Amino acid sequence: MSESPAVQFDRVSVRYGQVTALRDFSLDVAAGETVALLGPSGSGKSTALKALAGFVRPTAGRVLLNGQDVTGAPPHKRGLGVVVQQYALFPHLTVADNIAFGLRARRVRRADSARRVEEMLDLVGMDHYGRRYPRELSGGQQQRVAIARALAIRPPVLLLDEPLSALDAQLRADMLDELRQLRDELPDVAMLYVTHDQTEALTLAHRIAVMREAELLDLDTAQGLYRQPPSEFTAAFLGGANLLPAIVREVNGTVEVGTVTLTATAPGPLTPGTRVRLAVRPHTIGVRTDGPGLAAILTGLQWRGASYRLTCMIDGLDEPGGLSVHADVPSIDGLPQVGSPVRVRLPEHGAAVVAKTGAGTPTEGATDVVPQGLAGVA
Ligand SMILES: Nc1ncnc2c1ncn2[C@@H]1O[C@H](COP(=O)(O)OP(=O)(O)OP(=O)(O)O)[C@@H](O)[C@H]1O
Repeated sequence: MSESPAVQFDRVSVRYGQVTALRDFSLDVAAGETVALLGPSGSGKSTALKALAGFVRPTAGRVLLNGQDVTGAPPHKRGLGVVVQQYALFPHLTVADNIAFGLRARRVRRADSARRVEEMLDLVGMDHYGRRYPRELSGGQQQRVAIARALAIRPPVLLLDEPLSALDAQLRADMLDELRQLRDELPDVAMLYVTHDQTEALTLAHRIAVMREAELLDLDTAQGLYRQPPSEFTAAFLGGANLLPAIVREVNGTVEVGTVTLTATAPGPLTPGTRVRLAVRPHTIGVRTDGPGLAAILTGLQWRGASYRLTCMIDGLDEPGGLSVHADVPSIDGLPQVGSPVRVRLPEHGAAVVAKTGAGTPTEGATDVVPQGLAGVA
């Protein structure tokens, strides 16, 4: 067995004319690992995937598959499975012929090809659909066939670019479950999954690469990024955390937010007296009419089915015009109307201190995390 990663981006940059779509992007994906590229629209996710697939040529850097430099190789020589947003099935071919397409191109014998098609139909739960045409299938079924087609050639790497985004919400949730099962059934396949949907990334990925403005910002396990976001951007993008200004009281994570003292997790020891930002998830915040907590005004209330999203404006946190925070609560029984005073209760544990920029990067400024030992260093 080779020790090279299945996929390696080595300082890859891609420019389209004046636009830098990807800058100095490095990432390894191991065989059997699923990495999600997560980021807002235009952050360079698809460009990274296209550079790997061979659809665009990097202006700098290299892409390697299993240790082999394939930067200049044409797409069909890379042997990757690719699934894109719009199923892109051949309309004039049956489901079975669509799945067999890559096998034919590789001159696989007819009997072997037929067996492989059956296996693939079985894998994606479409056993009896081989003779149908794409137009006779639902969107979800078409996407299953697209996945079966991509996997038929037994690619060591499967690239998925927003594969669920054309599906409605219920189907998306079902397909997400199926993709996760598929992932577990393909323990040797490396998967790179492009999405701007945090639920998809958290559900599917072993690790998440957060992209922002053509660059890789943060990279960690899904749980690691969620529990201890390395940057404000990731805290807000992954799970919609509130970012609150706080002052460190003790090295172990005791911090003050206005009049409230709580214990937060931190990327390292903290320096007492330092100003930091705290990531606080909306579902960990409570809102009451009285009792302890930060004084605020209830400025918004939205029913979201299983919960209510409350927006509260907290005054006196050194934020000009007040600081707006979101809380997700199961019930609003006993709450006053919008416009009334409330108390915002922060969790005693479960908030996380975040750095303003990339992982652990101390920077100048009032809201930055300064790891102990670096405080006072010019
Ligand atoms: N063919 C192209 N020509 C010129 N600019 C392009 C081209 N393709 C992408 N870009 C630009 O490159 C940047 C990155 O695009 P990319 O498609 O990689 O982003 P993305 O993160 O995948 O976004 P989305 O989630 O909207 O698909 C964007 O600014 C985009 O406008």
